[in-house]
Parts: sequence; C-alpha cells; structure tokens
Amino acid sequence: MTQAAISDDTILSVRSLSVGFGRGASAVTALRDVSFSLARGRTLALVGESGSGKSVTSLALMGLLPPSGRIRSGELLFRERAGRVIDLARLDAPGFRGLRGPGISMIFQEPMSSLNPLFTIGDQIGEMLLLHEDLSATARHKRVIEMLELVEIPGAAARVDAYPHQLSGGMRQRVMIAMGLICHPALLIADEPTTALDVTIQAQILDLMRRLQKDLGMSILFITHDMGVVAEMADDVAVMYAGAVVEQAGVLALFDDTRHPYTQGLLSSIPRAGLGPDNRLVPIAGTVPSLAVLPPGCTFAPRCPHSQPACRQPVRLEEKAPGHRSACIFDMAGVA
Ligand SMILES: Nc1ncnc2c1ncn2[C@@H]1O[C@H](COP(=O)(O)OP(=O)(O)OP(=O)(O)O)[C@@H](O)[C@H]1O
Repeated sequence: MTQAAISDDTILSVRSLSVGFGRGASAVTALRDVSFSLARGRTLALVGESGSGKSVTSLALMGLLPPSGRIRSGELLFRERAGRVIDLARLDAPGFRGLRGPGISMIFQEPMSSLNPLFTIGDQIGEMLLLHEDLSATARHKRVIEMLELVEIPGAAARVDAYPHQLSGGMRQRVMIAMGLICHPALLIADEPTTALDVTIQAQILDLMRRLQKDLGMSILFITHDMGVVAEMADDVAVMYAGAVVEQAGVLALFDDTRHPYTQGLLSSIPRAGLGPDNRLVPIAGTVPSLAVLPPGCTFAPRCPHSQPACRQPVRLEEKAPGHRSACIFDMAGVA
C-alpha cells in the first residue's frame, strides 16, 4: 500500500503498465508501458481498434486478468473515496473483493452474458449489497427499487421481480448500470456499454450515464472504438495502438489539434453528415500488427502515410503542448 504521489484531483494514475500473456517462446506482451491518468469526476475515453489493449487494461484495473496474464511492471494508483491511495498492481485477491463494487465497478458490452438467466434482476442487483453492506432484507429491497428508479426503469417496484429474458436489450443494459452503481463506486469502467444497442437507445443510455455521473459524483473510464461516442461522452481521451498509448489529450484538443497520425486516421474514418463523392470515408490502410512480431520503433509506421526511416527508432509518449501528449517523432500539429 502506498500514499504515493498523485495529485488530489486525480482518481487514477496508470504508470508504465506492462502486461504479458503466456510463458517462454509463446509469451506475448499485450500492454507496453501504458500510462494515462483520470481526474476526479471526469470521463476518460480509452479508444482504439480491436486488439489495441483496451480490455486488458480494464481487466488489470479490476484484478480480473485471466490466469495466463500477468502484470510485469508498472503502478496502478487509485484514490478511494476516503482519500487513501492504493496500488492496484500490488493488491491481493481479498483486497480486490473488497474494492470491486464500492471502489471500482465495471459494466460490460453484452448484458445477456453478464446477467444470470435463473435469478430475478432484483436478486442480482441486491447481491452486490449483500456482499458489501450490512442491511436488512427490507432495506436492501428498497435500495434496489430506488436504484432501478434512478436508471429510469418504468414500474420499478414490479420489474424488480422480472427475469433478464423478460426485458428488452435497452432495459437489460439499464439493469447492468444499476448493478454497477448500487454500491456508489468512485470509478466506473464502462466497456463498450452501448455497442450492442440501436442508436436511439444508445443515445438514451449515454444521457443516463452522464446524468448519473453528476448525481453520484463518479469518474468514468469509458472504453470504446467509436469516435462518435468519444465526442459525446469524454472530457479526456487516451488513444491506444498495439498495446501502447499513442496520444492523450482533452477531447477538444484531440479532435481539433490531433497530434498522432493514428488518431488522425481514426478521425478521418468516422462517418460525417454531408459526405460527398470527393469526401469519402478513409479507412486506415493495413491491419494492427501481431503482438508477437511488432515492427521496430513506432508500431504504427508500416500503416502511416507520414512514415520516414527515422520512425524505426524507439519513440516515447511526450508532451507536445500543455496536457497533450503524443508518441510521434514529428510534430503533426496542423498536418492532416
Ligand atoms: N487471454 C489472453 N491470452 C493471450 N492474449 C490475450 C488474451 N487476452 C487478450 N490478449 C491479447 O491482448 C491484446 C489486447 O486485447 P484486448 O482484448 O485488450 O483488445 P481491445 O482493444 O479490448 O479489443 P476489442 O475492442 O476487440 O475488445 C490482443 O492482441 C489479444 O490477442
């Protein structure tokens, strides 16, 4: 345990995190020297293509890496509501059991695979309280109904006894949010919580999350590959590529003053209203490299339109403007 140096307004500081899977010849490094921080009460979007390391980062934060995964180095400094700072990279299993719920909570993309079909939603939400709070059965039932009302499930007092299959996809996602928030976590990790939903329901769920964040005073780590959702939800953004953060900035700076060619590629691949024949979508050419055979130097160089021989040298995430860091040897400001 450590009262390590993180500023008072920081809730999470990930420092030089490296995570590997497997051993010997088959070992791969899934996260390389990942660093980012999340300020209290704000939303940080962790964004990147499939396989960039977003889920491995969140599983490491929750102490839920699979048995073949291991934190090789780094610090995960987390500030509890009471103010104490703990290093999650050194927390043991009982420590994590106490932390998951009231400290950090996670909601996943697919509610149907996270909810148990055999238990009512009331029982499943109440289970979190049973683990963490000493309440009578009546008080627990009341708290669960209040939570269902907070996530705007109509007829909460009756729906508390429903089974997951009796609810629509949007309602099930609200149940997942209720389960994630019932113990009032300081940090909510939301892993693509709206990907499986249609756009109207997605907008409602994002609205709800923003309102609950204000009401309950939480910080959110929002994992997504969708730049539209980033623009809606994030205060700050960390962009990941092949297991490393390549750019971190405030959301406006990231969109208006993009510094890394990979982020520029992600932004030019999002659909915009009014695209004409001369302004087509530009998908990023090539694919994410295999973690087993990463190119030397900048891992994005083989796909980068600006790449030069110098990009084969090691590159570090460096501050290019106040609060704006990028891992590119060039200053890409103003270059599209
Ligand atoms: N259990 C595992 N064993 C071996 N490698 C793994 C394991 N879990 C993840 N990885 C590797 O770690 C890398 C990062 O995966 P991760 O799931 O974090 O990506 P992601 O950015 O969350 O992708 P997606 O958006 O598809 O969820 C991938 O290359 C993946 O193959």
